Amino acid sequence: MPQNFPAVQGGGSLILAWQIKNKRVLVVGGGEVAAGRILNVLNADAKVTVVSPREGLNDEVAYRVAESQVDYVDRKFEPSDLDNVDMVLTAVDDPEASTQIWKLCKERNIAANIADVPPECDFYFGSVHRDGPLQIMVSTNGNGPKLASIVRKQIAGNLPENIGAAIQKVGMLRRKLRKVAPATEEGPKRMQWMSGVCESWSLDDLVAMEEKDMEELLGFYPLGEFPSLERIRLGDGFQEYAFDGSFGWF
Ligand SMILES: C[C@@]1(CC(=O)O)C2=NC(=C\c3[nH]c(c(CCC(=O)O)c3CC(=O)O)Cc3[nH]c(c(CC(=O)O)c3CCC(=O)O)/C=C3\N/C(=C\2)[C@@H](CCC(=O)O)[C@]3(C)CC(=O)O)/[C@H]1CCC(=O)O
Ligand SMILES: NC(=O)c1ccc[n+]([C@@H]2O[C@H](COP(=O)([O-])OP(=O)(O)OC[C@H]3O[C@@H](n4cnc5c(N)ncnc54)[C@H](O)[C@@H]3O)[C@@H](O)[C@H]2O)c1
Repeated sequence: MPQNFPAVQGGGSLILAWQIKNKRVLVVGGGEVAAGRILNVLNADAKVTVVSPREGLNDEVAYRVAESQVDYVDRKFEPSDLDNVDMVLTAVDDPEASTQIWKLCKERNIAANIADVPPECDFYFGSVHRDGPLQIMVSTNGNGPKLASIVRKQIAGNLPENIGAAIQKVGMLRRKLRKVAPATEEGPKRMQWMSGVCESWSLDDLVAMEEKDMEELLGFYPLGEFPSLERIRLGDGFQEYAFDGSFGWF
């Protein structure tokens, strides 16, 4: 029986937004690759411990240690480093040490990424574009990391300049909406209204939206309406709004 459901395309990854905030991440190694890993997890508000002999630290890692952005252990990896750790990232130039760490992580059920050894990775990194709350990750699933980086730059170059700021404002509006209409059973109405705002407002207007505009706009939520920023700023009843022949708001 032919169905119109999407076809399954195996061989991909499950791309998720891992909430690692305040969780402990162990980074083994302090070279260039480790520096990239450290920045990735710090950007996600993780607590980071770096284990690497000091003479192997590159400038960026040494800077993060000096600034206390990470906790630091000046020696080679030891199994006790895995105690109370939620995620392990290794970037060492020693394949035997890497494999030992991977095996210990599997014994202890800790999610791990061993740089350069795809079969010893519970997850791969991807090439990430960041603009405020917006993150876009490109993965080629191990086929071509350099191409992932090229695709990511191409995507980033085609995004509206103000998209990150617009998303930030939408986040504020959504949080306020949940305060004025917290009931679980209002979920569908809340979602429909938020979708309406996002679809009908321009990105520029979303960015320009100030706190008092948000309060004003939320006043229309009970009616299920989402007038434009221009109309909201004209105030009550929009009496000053120039007649446009529409006799209505939409
Ligand atoms: C995206 C990015 C994220 C990040 O690392 O943060 C990332 N690699 C990046 C760069 C990069 N890595 C390499 C080159 C040299 C050119 C080239 O090979 O293309 C370049 C280019 C450069 O340095 O510019 C060498 C390389 N990489 C892996 C191996 C092992 C192997 O393939 O067997 C080898 C040695 C191959 C060999 O010896 O020949 C493996 C992995 N690298 C991954 C991620 C995962 C798959 C992601 C995917 O497929 O999309 C995976 C599987 C595991 C992992 O590391 O998580 C980051 C770009 C960030 C950015 O710039 O935006
Ligand atoms: N997956 C990727 O995207 C990717 C890209 C390039 C390189 N690599 C690989 O990642 C690894 C690291 O690359 P790099 O350029 O950062 O190397 P690097 O030589 O700059 O750094 C290696 C680091 O590992 C530390 N180290 C070595 N043995 C250790 C141990 N037993 N315990 C703790 N720390 C130890 C050293 O002190 C040093 O800080 C290499 O194997 C490299 O081939 C992966």
